[in-house]
Amino acid sequence: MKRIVLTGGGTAGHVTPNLALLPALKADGWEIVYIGSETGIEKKLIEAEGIPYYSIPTGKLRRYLSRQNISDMFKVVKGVKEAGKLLKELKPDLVFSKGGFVAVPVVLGAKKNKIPVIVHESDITPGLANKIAAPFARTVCTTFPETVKYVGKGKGVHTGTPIRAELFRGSREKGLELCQFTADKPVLMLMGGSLGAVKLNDCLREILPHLLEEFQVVHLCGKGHLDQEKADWPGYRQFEYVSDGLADLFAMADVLISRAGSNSISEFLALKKPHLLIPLSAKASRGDQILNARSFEKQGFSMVLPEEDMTPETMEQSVRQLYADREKYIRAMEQAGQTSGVEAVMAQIRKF
Ligand SMILES: CC(=O)N[C@H]1[C@@H](OP(=O)(O)OP(=O)(O)OC[C@H]2O[C@@H](n3ccc(=O)[nH]c3=O)[C@H](O)[C@@H]2O)O[C@H](CO)[C@@H](O)[C@@H]1O
Repeated sequence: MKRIVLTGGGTAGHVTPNLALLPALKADGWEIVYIGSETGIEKKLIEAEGIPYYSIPTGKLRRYLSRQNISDMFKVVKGVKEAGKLLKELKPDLVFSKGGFVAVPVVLGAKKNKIPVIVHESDITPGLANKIAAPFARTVCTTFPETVKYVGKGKGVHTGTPIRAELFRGSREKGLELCQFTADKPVLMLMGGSLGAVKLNDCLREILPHLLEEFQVVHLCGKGHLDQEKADWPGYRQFEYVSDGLADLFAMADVLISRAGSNSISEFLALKKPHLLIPLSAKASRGDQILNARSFEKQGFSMVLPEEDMTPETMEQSVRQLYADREKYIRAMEQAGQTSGVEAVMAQIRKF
């Protein structure tokens, strides 16, 4: 039996594509092992799938000066050592890395043990972790076609994003039941990325009384960001993070507001869900979400509101406009015909 090590973590977007591959990998007869961090979101999500999970120490690699850089550097070195040792014992035939800081020591450990590596890059331009990992990879799968040119000659393959199959099997009725909503009023869903988005949460909650006149609102607000005061508001339902049941919430949602994390927007496109993107600003990130959003906007899939222009008023106006124009966005997404990248990624995996 062939053995594959999956890695990736830190945010859910570095884990959900790995989750999406599990059924196909099992069907092909791979024995699956996961290497992730000691405390990251990947631990809970992967252990829930019954996949053997090994943790290694991880440190964040920063582009800016921080006192933590020194202690994190030690953790990275320790992580590389432990990942190398683990891989020597596990002897996998392949390592598949979805990125994030935990993946760097695993990829370096694979290189040391001469184990082939496939990397998946979700954003238009590779993040720091994948920039370090890509030179050691045989293949770099990409969500966006334009990324192929950034990842090393002959390595890039445009595969799209592996999307969890269950997301295509959601039930609107079950979603309504879960939220205790009625069928006669449209549903707006806000999704702030896997860690939530405080600015989006606050802005939405300011205009909630207005929005509730026209919409029912389901809000994925991120861990620690529930607003207890509004817990009993009729037509408003909050969740910190949803695993089972996300498919039903998607099926129920008429329109969405979201950050422009690559995995979320790939899901909206595949599910043809009209959405307003408010990408994380270039001050708080390397600007990857701005590029993701711009690409989707150019193709007619998304309405975009830059964070600098976001006020309660512009958010409300944009949502109402999005709802009025929803058919236009659905048509553009239908024409694109984008589905899940699971099969395209599996085609690369099957080469090993
Ligand atoms: C703040 C940050 O650094 N964000 C980055 C992070 O996004 P981040 O991981 O935050 O967001 P993504 O949109 O890429 O992925 C979120 C994933 O979590 C799932 N989900 C979310 C909420 C929930 O309740 N349940 C659930 O299952 C979504 O369906 C999706 O599959 O990695 C992405 C991919 O490299 C980048 O594009 C983002 O810029």
